[in-house]
Amino acid sequence: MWMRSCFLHRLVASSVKISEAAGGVIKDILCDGDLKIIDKGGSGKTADLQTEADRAAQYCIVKSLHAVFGDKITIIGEEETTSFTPRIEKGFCSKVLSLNDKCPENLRDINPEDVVIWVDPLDGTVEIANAAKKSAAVLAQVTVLIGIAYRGRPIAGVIHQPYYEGRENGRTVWAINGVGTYGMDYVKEDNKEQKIVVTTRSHGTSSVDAALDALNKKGLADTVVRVGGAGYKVMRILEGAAAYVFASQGCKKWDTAACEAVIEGTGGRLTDISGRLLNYEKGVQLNNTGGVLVTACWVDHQDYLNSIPDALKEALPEFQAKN
Ligand SMILES: Nc1ncnc2c1ncn2[C@@H]1O[C@H](COP(=O)(O)O)[C@@H](OP(=O)(O)O)[C@H]1O
Ligand SMILES: [Mg+2]
Repeated sequence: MWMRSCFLHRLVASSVKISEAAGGVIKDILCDGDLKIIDKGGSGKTADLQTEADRAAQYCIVKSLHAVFGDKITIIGEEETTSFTPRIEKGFCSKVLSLNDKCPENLRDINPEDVVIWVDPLDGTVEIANAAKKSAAVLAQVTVLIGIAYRGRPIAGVIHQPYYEGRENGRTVWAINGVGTYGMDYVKEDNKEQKIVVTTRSHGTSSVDAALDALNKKGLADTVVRVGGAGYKVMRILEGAAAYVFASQGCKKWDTAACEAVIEGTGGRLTDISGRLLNYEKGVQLNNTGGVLVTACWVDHQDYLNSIPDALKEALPEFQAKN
């Protein structure tokens, strides 16, 4: 079936399987216990940690994509690789291939040279690196993110959550523009009781809090839940939260590419906190310097944009001057 499918459906079908293989690599290393943590040097006072699981999962993803699609494909990933023996995954998800006929006309014949694959092999690193006890609640925040951009915009994405309710293979949500978001039943309507907003647990700043306060006063953030990882926060939106608000810098393109495709596939939106679309071309600035705002399909994105104070928006420009 894979031979009859277009490049995009093959790429997503393969990325689903590869994300699950990377999730297996992460689990193997976490079981082993030695995370070999290093600090890559984060912005401000916060650390930017990397573990052996991040490196091994990155290696698995890059080597597997090269094995299936050749090494000319452009992959931009968060981590360096490792000496860890890579697990190569060459399978395809049959559900993705079975929906090949739904692929929109304009995405059927895309040139692989115009595609950039954004990889975050282990989103939520700080949460597992710092947790004294790796409880189910901590492990659930780990996701593997593979985002597919075409001519600078996300057209497909995969979020794999290796630890989910004790399921051996966790769960995997994937999306293709115009085809939809698959892998879980997402919440499509306001629960009418309260608006939950998810935000960072470990990269908080005064501007993050100021944005949340402003939203709270407008009735757009009744409850704030602080959890790790961009991928996990988007999963929480699919499960009923209204929005993910991060009015600060530090989140990168590999954190948002898959998230954007998945949320757009549900009818939700992802922009920076000023409403600007993010650019995912090769060679772009990696940092989402304008912050991140993600809203559920049942939420008015513009209401959230309007309620974030202008001073915060001005402090988070689209581009960062290079030193
Ligand atoms: N100040 C900062 N420095 C480094 N990374 C940051 C950051 N703020 C956000 N991020 C990155 O954005 C992602 C989501 O952040 P958070 O969980 O705090 O909401 C995390 O990805 P990783 O977990 O893959 O590193 C995190 O590292
Ligand atoms: Mg990340």
